[in-house]
Amino acid sequence: MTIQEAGEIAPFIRMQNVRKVYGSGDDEFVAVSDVTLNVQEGEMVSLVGPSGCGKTTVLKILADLHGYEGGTVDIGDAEHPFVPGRDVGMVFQQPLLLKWRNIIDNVLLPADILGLPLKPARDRARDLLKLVGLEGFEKRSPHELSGGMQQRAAIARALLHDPRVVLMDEPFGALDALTRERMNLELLRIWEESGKTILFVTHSIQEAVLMGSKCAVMTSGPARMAAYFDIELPYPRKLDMRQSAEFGEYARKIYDLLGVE
Ligand SMILES: Nc1ncnc2c1ncn2[C@@H]1O[C@H](COP(=O)(O)OP(=O)(O)OP(=O)(O)O)[C@@H](O)[C@H]1O
Repeated sequence: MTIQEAGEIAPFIRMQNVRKVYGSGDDEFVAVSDVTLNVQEGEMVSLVGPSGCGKTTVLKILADLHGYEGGTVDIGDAEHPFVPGRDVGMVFQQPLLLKWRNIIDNVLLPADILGLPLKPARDRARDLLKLVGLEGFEKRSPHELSGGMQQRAAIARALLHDPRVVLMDEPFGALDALTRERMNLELLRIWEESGKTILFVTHSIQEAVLMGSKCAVMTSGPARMAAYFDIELPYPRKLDMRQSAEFGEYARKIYDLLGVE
Protein backbone atom coordinates (compact mmCIF):
# COMPACT_ATOMS: atom_id res chain seq x y z
CA MET A 1 0.00 0.00 0.00
CA THR A 2 1.35 3.47 -0.85
CA ILE A 3 1.40 6.25 1.73
CA GLN A 4 -1.49 8.00 -0.07
CA GLU A 5 -3.58 4.83 -0.10
CA ALA A 6 -2.98 4.50 3.63
CA GLY A 7 -4.50 7.99 4.02
CA GLU A 8 -1.30 9.69 5.15
CA ILE A 9 0.06 12.81 3.49
CA ALA A 10 3.13 11.96 1.42
CA PRO A 11 6.18 13.97 2.49
CA PHE A 12 6.93 16.94 0.25
CA ILE A 13 10.69 16.22 0.27
CA ARG A 14 11.92 12.63 0.31
CA MET A 15 15.66 11.96 0.53
CA GLN A 16 16.62 8.29 0.85
CA ASN A 17 20.16 7.10 1.63
CA VAL A 18 21.74 9.96 -0.30
CA ARG A 19 25.47 9.76 -0.84
CA LYS A 20 27.57 12.55 -2.31
CA VAL A 21 31.20 12.18 -3.35
CA TYR A 22 33.39 15.08 -4.43
CA GLY A 23 36.36 14.44 -6.74
CA SER A 24 37.43 11.04 -8.04
CA GLY A 25 40.24 8.48 -7.70
CA ASP A 26 42.79 9.46 -5.06
CA ASP A 27 41.00 12.80 -4.64
CA GLU A 28 37.65 11.19 -3.86
CA PHE A 29 36.00 12.61 -0.76
CA VAL A 30 32.73 11.34 0.69
CA ALA A 31 30.94 14.54 1.73
CA VAL A 32 27.67 12.83 2.65
CA SER A 33 27.45 9.09 3.17
CA ASP A 34 23.84 8.35 4.08
CA VAL A 35 21.17 11.01 4.41
CA THR A 36 17.53 10.07 4.78
CA LEU A 37 15.14 12.94 5.36
CA ASN A 38 11.38 13.32 4.87
CA VAL A 39 9.95 16.82 5.11
CA GLN A 40 6.23 17.63 5.12
CA GLU A 41 5.02 20.76 3.40
CA GLY A 42 5.09 23.75 5.75
CA GLU A 43 7.67 22.34 8.16
CA MET A 44 10.69 24.22 9.49
CA VAL A 45 13.54 21.73 9.63
CA SER A 46 16.74 22.74 11.37
CA LEU A 47 19.84 20.95 10.13
CA VAL A 48 22.59 21.06 12.75
CA GLY A 49 26.09 19.65 12.84
CA PRO A 50 29.78 20.51 13.00
CA SER A 51 31.63 22.33 10.24
CA GLY A 52 32.25 20.15 7.20
CA CYS A 53 29.63 17.48 7.99
CA GLY A 54 27.79 18.10 4.71
CA LYS A 55 24.94 20.45 5.63
CA THR A 56 25.52 22.81 2.69
CA THR A 57 25.95 19.82 0.41
CA VAL A 58 22.47 18.59 1.38
CA LEU A 59 20.98 22.02 0.57
CA LYS A 60 22.82 22.12 -2.77
CA ILE A 61 21.48 18.68 -3.70
CA LEU A 62 17.93 19.83 -2.87
CA ALA A 63 18.41 22.98 -4.96
CA ASP A 64 19.69 20.79 -7.81
CA LEU A 65 23.01 22.65 -7.79
CA HIS A 66 24.78 19.30 -7.25
CA GLY A 67 24.20 15.78 -8.43
CA TYR A 68 24.73 12.84 -6.06
CA GLU A 69 26.18 9.39 -6.39
CA GLY A 70 23.74 7.22 -4.45
CA GLY A 71 20.21 7.16 -3.08
CA THR A 72 17.15 9.05 -4.27
CA VAL A 73 15.78 12.58 -3.95
CA ASP A 74 12.14 13.31 -4.76
CA ILE A 75 10.37 16.61 -4.21
CA GLY A 76 6.71 17.34 -4.88
CA ASP A 77 4.55 14.94 -6.85
CA ALA A 78 3.56 14.15 -10.44
CA GLU A 79 0.62 16.54 -10.26
CA HIS A 80 2.78 19.44 -9.09
CA PRO A 81 6.27 18.72 -10.43
CA PHE A 82 9.06 20.50 -8.62
CA VAL A 83 11.20 22.84 -10.73
CA PRO A 84 14.23 23.92 -8.66
CA GLY A 85 14.89 27.19 -10.53
CA ARG A 86 11.34 28.32 -9.86
CA ASP A 87 10.49 26.53 -6.62
CA VAL A 88 13.56 27.18 -4.46
CA GLY A 89 14.43 30.35 -2.58
CA MET A 90 17.88 30.57 -0.99
CA VAL A 91 19.30 32.63 1.87
CA PHE A 92 23.02 32.53 2.62
CA GLN A 93 25.17 33.62 5.57
CA GLN A 94 25.89 36.93 3.80
CA PRO A 95 22.92 38.88 2.41
CA LEU A 96 24.66 39.27 -1.00
CA LEU A 97 22.66 42.36 -1.98
CA LEU A 98 23.73 44.14 -5.16
CA LYS A 99 25.13 47.47 -3.96
CA TRP A 100 24.09 49.38 -7.07
CA ARG A 101 20.40 48.44 -6.66
CA ASN A 102 18.12 49.88 -4.03
CA ILE A 103 16.37 47.53 -1.59
CA ILE A 104 13.17 46.95 -3.55
CA ASP A 105 15.14 46.35 -6.75
CA ASN A 106 17.28 43.81 -4.89
CA VAL A 107 14.14 42.03 -3.70
CA LEU A 108 12.93 42.08 -7.33
CA LEU A 109 16.01 40.22 -8.60
CA PRO A 110 14.26 36.80 -8.93
CA ALA A 111 11.55 38.52 -11.03
CA ASP A 112 14.27 39.69 -13.46
CA ILE A 113 15.88 36.26 -13.56
CA LEU A 114 12.62 34.34 -14.01
CA GLY A 115 11.00 36.95 -16.28
CA LEU A 116 8.00 37.51 -13.99
CA PRO A 117 5.54 40.35 -14.84
CA LEU A 118 6.92 43.45 -13.17
CA LYS A 119 3.80 45.15 -11.77
CA PRO A 120 2.57 42.21 -9.62
CA ALA A 121 6.18 41.40 -8.66
CA ARG A 122 6.67 44.99 -7.45
CA ASP A 123 3.44 44.81 -5.40
CA ARG A 124 4.58 41.51 -3.91
CA ALA A 125 8.05 42.95 -3.15
CA ARG A 126 6.35 45.79 -1.22
CA ASP A 127 4.21 43.28 0.73
CA LEU A 128 7.26 41.15 1.51
CA LEU A 129 9.27 44.16 2.68
CA LYS A 130 6.39 44.87 5.04
CA LEU A 131 6.37 41.22 6.17
CA VAL A 132 10.08 41.38 7.05
CA GLY A 133 9.72 44.75 8.78
CA LEU A 134 11.37 46.92 6.11
CA GLU A 135 8.40 49.05 5.07
CA GLY A 136 9.72 52.54 4.20
CA PHE A 137 13.19 51.28 3.23
CA GLU A 138 12.30 50.40 -0.37
CA LYS A 139 14.41 53.15 -1.93
CA ARG A 140 17.41 52.87 0.40
CA SER A 141 20.76 51.51 -0.71
CA PRO A 142 21.99 48.28 0.93
CA HIS A 143 24.84 50.14 2.69
CA GLU A 144 22.29 52.31 4.51
CA LEU A 145 20.87 49.23 6.27
CA SER A 146 22.27 47.32 9.26
CA GLY A 147 23.41 43.71 8.83
CA GLY A 148 20.14 42.39 10.30
CA MET A 149 18.08 44.63 7.99
CA GLN A 150 20.10 43.49 4.97
CA GLN A 151 19.42 39.89 5.91
CA ARG A 152 15.69 40.68 6.18
CA ALA A 153 15.88 42.04 2.62
CA ALA A 154 17.61 38.81 1.54
CA ILE A 155 14.74 36.81 3.10
CA ALA A 156 12.18 38.96 1.22
CA ARG A 157 14.16 38.35 -2.00
CA ALA A 158 14.14 34.60 -1.38
CA LEU A 159 10.32 34.68 -1.05
CA LEU A 160 9.59 36.94 -4.05
CA HIS A 161 8.84 34.23 -6.60
CA ASP A 162 6.69 32.36 -4.06
CA PRO A 163 9.03 29.35 -3.89
CA ARG A 164 7.75 26.07 -2.48
CA VAL A 165 10.84 25.59 -0.34
CA VAL A 166 13.29 28.04 1.22
CA LEU A 167 16.82 26.81 1.90
CA MET A 168 18.72 28.85 4.48
CA ASP A 169 22.43 28.26 5.00
CA GLU A 170 23.54 29.71 8.36
CA PRO A 171 21.42 32.80 7.61
CA PHE A 172 22.21 34.57 10.88
CA GLY A 173 25.78 33.33 11.38
CA ALA A 174 27.32 36.71 10.57
CA LEU A 175 25.08 38.73 12.91
CA ASP A 176 25.83 39.84 16.45
CA ALA A 177 24.22 37.75 19.21
CA LEU A 178 21.35 40.15 20.02
CA THR A 179 20.42 40.76 16.38
CA ARG A 180 20.60 37.02 15.77
CA GLU A 181 18.10 36.35 18.56
CA ARG A 182 15.75 39.00 17.19
CA MET A 183 16.06 37.53 13.70
CA ASN A 184 15.29 34.05 15.04
CA LEU A 185 11.94 35.30 16.34
CA GLU A 186 11.32 37.29 13.15
CA LEU A 187 11.95 34.25 10.98
CA LEU A 188 9.59 32.14 13.09
CA ARG A 189 6.91 34.80 12.58
CA ILE A 190 7.60 35.00 8.82
CA TRP A 191 7.49 31.21 8.61
CA GLU A 192 4.13 31.05 10.39
CA GLU A 193 2.67 33.87 8.26
CA SER A 194 4.00 32.57 4.94
CA GLY A 195 3.41 28.84 5.58
CA LYS A 196 6.62 28.01 3.66
CA THR A 197 8.64 24.83 3.94
CA ILE A 198 12.03 25.93 5.29
CA LEU A 199 15.30 24.06 5.77
CA PHE A 200 17.51 26.00 8.12
CA VAL A 201 21.21 25.12 8.51
CA THR A 202 22.94 26.13 11.73
CA HIS A 203 25.98 25.32 13.86
CA SER A 204 24.12 26.41 16.96
CA ILE A 205 22.35 23.73 18.99
CA GLN A 206 20.23 26.32 20.80
CA GLU A 207 19.17 27.87 17.50
CA ALA A 208 18.36 24.44 16.04
CA VAL A 209 16.04 23.66 18.96
CA LEU A 210 14.41 27.10 19.03
CA MET A 211 13.73 27.20 15.29
CA GLY A 212 12.88 23.66 14.26
CA SER A 213 9.55 21.88 14.13
CA LYS A 214 11.90 19.01 13.23
CA CYS A 215 15.63 18.70 13.75
CA ALA A 216 18.14 16.78 11.65
CA VAL A 217 21.47 16.14 13.38
CA MET A 218 24.44 15.45 11.12
CA THR A 219 27.81 14.14 12.24
CA SER A 220 31.14 13.95 10.45
CA GLY A 221 33.74 11.20 10.10
CA PRO A 222 31.96 9.77 8.12
CA ALA A 223 29.38 12.45 7.36
CA ARG A 224 25.97 11.01 8.01
CA MET A 225 22.56 11.75 9.46
CA ALA A 226 22.77 10.80 13.13
CA ALA A 227 19.12 11.49 14.02
CA TYR A 228 15.95 13.17 12.84
CA PHE A 229 13.20 14.00 15.31
CA ASP A 230 10.28 16.31 16.11
CA ILE A 231 10.78 19.28 18.40
CA GLU A 232 7.53 19.44 20.27
CA LEU A 233 7.93 22.81 21.94
CA PRO A 234 4.83 25.01 21.85
CA TYR A 235 4.22 27.91 19.47
CA PRO A 236 4.78 30.78 19.40
CA ARG A 237 8.37 29.99 20.34
CA LYS A 238 9.92 32.46 22.77
CA LEU A 239 13.52 33.12 23.77
CA ASP A 240 12.84 32.37 27.43
CA MET A 241 11.85 28.82 26.46
CA ARG A 242 15.60 28.19 26.33
CA GLN A 243 15.51 28.07 30.12
CA SER A 244 12.85 25.34 30.22
CA ALA A 245 13.61 21.71 31.13
CA GLU A 246 12.03 20.51 27.88
CA PHE A 247 14.28 22.75 25.78
CA GLY A 248 17.29 21.60 27.80
CA GLU A 249 16.44 17.97 27.09
CA TYR A 250 16.37 18.56 23.32
CA ALA A 251 19.66 20.46 23.50
CA ARG A 252 21.28 17.69 25.59
CA LYS A 253 20.09 15.07 23.12
CA ILE A 254 21.81 16.95 20.27
CA TYR A 255 24.98 17.48 22.34
CA ASP A 256 25.05 13.72 23.02
CA LEU A 257 24.51 12.85 19.34
CA LEU A 258 27.36 15.20 18.39
CA GLY A 259 29.58 13.69 21.06
CA VAL A 260 30.00 16.99 22.90
CA GLU A 261 30.56 16.62 26.65
N1 LIG B 1 33.13 21.40 -4.42
C1 LIG B 1 33.75 20.64 -3.50
N2 LIG B 1 34.82 19.87 -3.84
C2 LIG B 1 35.44 19.09 -2.93
N3 LIG B 1 35.07 18.99 -1.64
C3 LIG B 1 34.02 19.74 -1.24
C4 LIG B 1 33.32 20.61 -2.15
N4 LIG B 1 32.31 21.22 -1.46
C5 LIG B 1 32.40 20.76 -0.19
N5 LIG B 1 33.43 19.89 -0.06
C6 LIG B 1 33.80 19.16 1.16
O1 LIG B 1 32.69 18.39 1.58
C7 LIG B 1 32.55 18.45 3.00
C8 LIG B 1 31.15 18.93 3.34
O2 LIG B 1 31.08 20.31 2.96
P1 LIG B 1 29.79 21.19 3.31
O3 LIG B 1 30.07 22.57 2.83
O4 LIG B 1 28.59 20.51 2.82
O5 LIG B 1 29.81 21.12 4.90
P2 LIG B 1 29.03 22.01 5.97
O6 LIG B 1 28.53 21.07 7.01
O7 LIG B 1 28.01 22.86 5.30
O8 LIG B 1 30.19 22.90 6.54
P3 LIG B 1 30.14 24.37 7.20
O9 LIG B 1 29.24 24.24 8.37
O10 LIG B 1 31.57 24.65 7.56
O11 LIG B 1 29.61 25.31 6.14
C9 LIG B 1 33.66 19.34 3.52
O12 LIG B 1 34.69 18.52 4.00
C10 LIG B 1 34.11 20.12 2.30
O13 LIG B 1 35.49 20.40 2.37
